Parts: sequence; structure tokens; C-alpha cells
Amino acid sequence: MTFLAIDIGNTRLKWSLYAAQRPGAELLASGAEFLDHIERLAEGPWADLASPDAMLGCAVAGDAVRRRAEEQVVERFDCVPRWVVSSAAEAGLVNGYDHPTRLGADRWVAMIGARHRMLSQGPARPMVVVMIGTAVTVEAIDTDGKFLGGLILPGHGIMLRALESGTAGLHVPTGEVRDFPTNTSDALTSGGTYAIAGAVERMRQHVKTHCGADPACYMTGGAGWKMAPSMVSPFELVDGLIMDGLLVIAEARAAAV
Ligand SMILES: Nc1ncnc2c1ncn2[C@@H]1O[C@H](COP(=O)(O)OP(=O)(O)O)[C@@H](O)[C@H]1O
Ligand SMILES: CC(C)(COP(=O)(O)O)[C@@H](O)C(=O)NCCC(=O)O
Ligand SMILES: [K+]
Repeated sequence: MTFLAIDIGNTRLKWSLYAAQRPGAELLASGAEFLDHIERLAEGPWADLASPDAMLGCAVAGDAVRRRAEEQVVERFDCVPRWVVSSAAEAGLVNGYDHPTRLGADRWVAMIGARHRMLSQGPARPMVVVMIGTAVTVEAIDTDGKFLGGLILPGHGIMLRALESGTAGLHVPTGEVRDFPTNTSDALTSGGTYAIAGAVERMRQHVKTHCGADPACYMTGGAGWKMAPSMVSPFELVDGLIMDGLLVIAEARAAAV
């Protein structure tokens, strides 16, 4: 029962093909395409793959992009494209958002992946789940698996572009992260990095106060590796939290049928 997982963010489409529809399944193939290159999938990276038996994805880059991806799936494979919509509860997580379906599906899926990972590592704990993609999200989940709420911040690229377009004197190359930046490039790079690190640390404190226990902290997303060295408290950097979440959801849904 091979399974194709797809995560469409605002910058890239990520895909992974697994030998089975359950967490921990063997990874057979994977890749990432910038959104402009989605049309290449069927005749490019997917050309030599055997058709998966099932597919599940999450997509936050808009209906038009999701349809373009769907066309590639249907053109190349013999499986029905299915997409996760955030709901009031799924796979052991309860959604505390005011309007649960308005929560970004990628955020919901990553939290489900993180909760599964945390429970496989030991007893239940509260969590902070950080995704560093086009945007940055910082989620709080209590010990029972209730999503309490989360932060949305601009990612590195958006922060820099916003500063460049709103000022006359900030058109400079990328710099280094420094404790005490002494040039414009380093000041911008460090400012963005520590804005994210500071927000994450604040959320960690909120969760600790609210839940009365130190949260398990997970970080994922294309630019997660950039943030890892600058975090205040230790975070486990997990490459495929969204893919893990899609596997967890697919397994739970298959078991429920
Ligand atoms: N090799 C890479 N290709 C593309 N983006 C990268 C790469 N390495 C780091 N990044 C950073 O990761 C971000 C994209 O991460 P990703 O998780 O794919 O975002 P999204 O899910 O929003 O599409 C980019 O904004 C960029 O800053
Ligand atoms: C916050 C996001 C833009 C993150 O997108 P990404 O950085 O993964 O491309 C996305 O999850 C989204 O559009 N969310 C809908 C609004 C919400 O979650 O409240
Ligand atoms: K994402």
C-alpha cells in the first residue's frame, strides 16, 4: 500500500513517497519544487515512479496552485487526490482555534505529526511546534493534545523584503547572525533571526506557565536549520513533521473506515 504525501507551502511543493500508509514507513522517494515548477512533476521527478495506492496532502498556497498540483497527480498517477482541511479534532488533537477550519492545514498537520512523535518518545507533555517556512508559525499544545493557539510571523525572506521596500538605506547582501552586529547586513540578518527566536522563547514561557511543565519543543520547515543555532532553549529539528503528520492522519483515517 504505497502512499504519496504532498505539502504545498507558499514557496515550495514538497512530496514524499512511502512504502506504507503509517508513521515510520520506509521512504521510497522524495523531492521539492518551487511553485513555478509544479508543471514539471509528472514528466520530471514523477516520471519513473510506480503509481501510489493513496495520496494525501495539505495545501496553503491557494486554490489555483492546489489545482495545478492535482492535475499533475491525476495526469501521472492512478489515485484520487485528497487534501487535509483543519477540523475541530483529528488523530488525538483538539483544535482550539475560534474557527477551526480557518487554521492553516500545514499547521494542523505538523502539530499532529509532532504529537505523535512526542508520545512515541515518552509520557505526554505540552509542546511548542515551530515551522520556519515562507512564514513562521509557533504553536502551543497542552498535555492533553489541545491546540491552545499560535503565533504567525514573517519568515526571513519576507522580513528582509519588507525592510528593503520600506526604507532607502537597507539594500544590502545577506549577513551573519551576531550578538552585536556592527554592519547593516549583519544587523538585518541578526534582527530577523532573533525576532523569531524571541517570539519562540516567549511562547515556550507561556506554555510552561499555562501547563505547569516544560514543553517538548520541535522545529521544522525549509529554513529550520538556519534558526537552530540561535534558539534560546533546545529544540529538536525534525525534517518532515508535516510528512509525519500526513502519515499519522492517513493511517487513522484508514483504520476508521
Ligand atoms: N534549498 C532551499 N530552497 C528553498 N528554500 C530554502 C532552501 N533552504 C532554505 N530555504 C528557506 O526555506 C524557505 C522555504 O521553506 P519551505 O518550508 O519550503 O516553505 P513553504 O512551506 O512556505 O513553501 C524559504 O523562504 C527559504 O528562506
Ligand atoms: C500561516 C501560513 C501562511 C504559513 O504558510 P507557509 O509559511 O507554510 O507557506 C499558512 O498556514 C496559512 O495560510 N494559514 C491560514 C491562516 C491561519 O493559520 O490562521
Ligand atoms: K509549510
